[in-house]
Amino acid sequence: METPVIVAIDGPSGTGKSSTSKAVAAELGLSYLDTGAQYRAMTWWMLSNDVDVDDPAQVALAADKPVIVSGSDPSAPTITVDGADASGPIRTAEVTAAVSAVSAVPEVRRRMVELQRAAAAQAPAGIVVEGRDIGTTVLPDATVKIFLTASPEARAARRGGEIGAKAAADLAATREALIKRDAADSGRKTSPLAKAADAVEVDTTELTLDQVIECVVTLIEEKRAAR
Ligand SMILES: Nc1ncnc2c1ncn2[C@@H]1O[C@H](COP(=O)(O)OP(=O)(O)O)[C@@H](O)[C@H]1O
Ligand SMILES: Nc1ccn([C@@H]2O[C@H](COP(=O)(O)OP(=O)(O)O)[C@@H](O)[C@H]2O)c(=O)n1
Repeated sequence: METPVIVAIDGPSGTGKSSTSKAVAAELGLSYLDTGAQYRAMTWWMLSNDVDVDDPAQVALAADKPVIVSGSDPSAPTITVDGADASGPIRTAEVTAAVSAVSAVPEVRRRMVELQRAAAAQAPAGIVVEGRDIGTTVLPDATVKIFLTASPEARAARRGGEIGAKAAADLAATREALIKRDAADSGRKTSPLAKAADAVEVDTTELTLDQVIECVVTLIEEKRAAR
């Protein structure tokens, strides 16, 4: 059997990581892992259990408690916390506003990285893992590393489209929230959002989703053919 292919897809919010990763994994028959969903699940648990998310010591003490399980099928990704479906609640504005603070806590990251490496090791044909520190920290030996970017305007328009923010003021607020979260994710001490030295950067601002998917599939096939 062929050696499993490990694909790391990192980048800021709204660059197309989730849509691209799911489509690429489905097309190539690989497993899929959304690590952002895991940090969101941890954050949702903290908020639901009255942990003060702005107190890193409290967050660190609770980091081992929730049981987070991610399904790896790209056509039907799932996530549960303590056995309950968390796919809806992890997408609320409350969780989005708190997730950067929770994910900056080293104990939280240690726990998540363990889960993520175990998922990659168990994927029979290989896996597409998306996040912020996959190429730099979680899977530094990944077969292919992609770093997606896009202008803040394009990212706000994409995210705004999802939440129905058509008015200029809503779009501006979405853009500000994105920029604030990126700054927190890039500025934290423990494995910040960063492009790995050997990652291929793809600016998606002017590309359709299909073009991005094709570009990533081509990069993976080139690597596979070369080994
Ligand atoms: N290249 C693209 N052009 C236009 N819209 C896109 C593109 N890539 C993704 N989108 C849309 O942008 C939104 C955010 O994409 P998503 O994959 O969730 O980004 P991320 O995971 O990086 O936050 C989704 O609604 C998605 O359909
Ligand atoms: N590998 C990762 C993935 C996400 N995260 C954190 O989790 C948050 C949510 O990630 P996400 O991928 O769901 O965010 P969106 O870009 O989809 O909104 C990010 O803003 C980071 O704070 C992280 O720290 N490391």
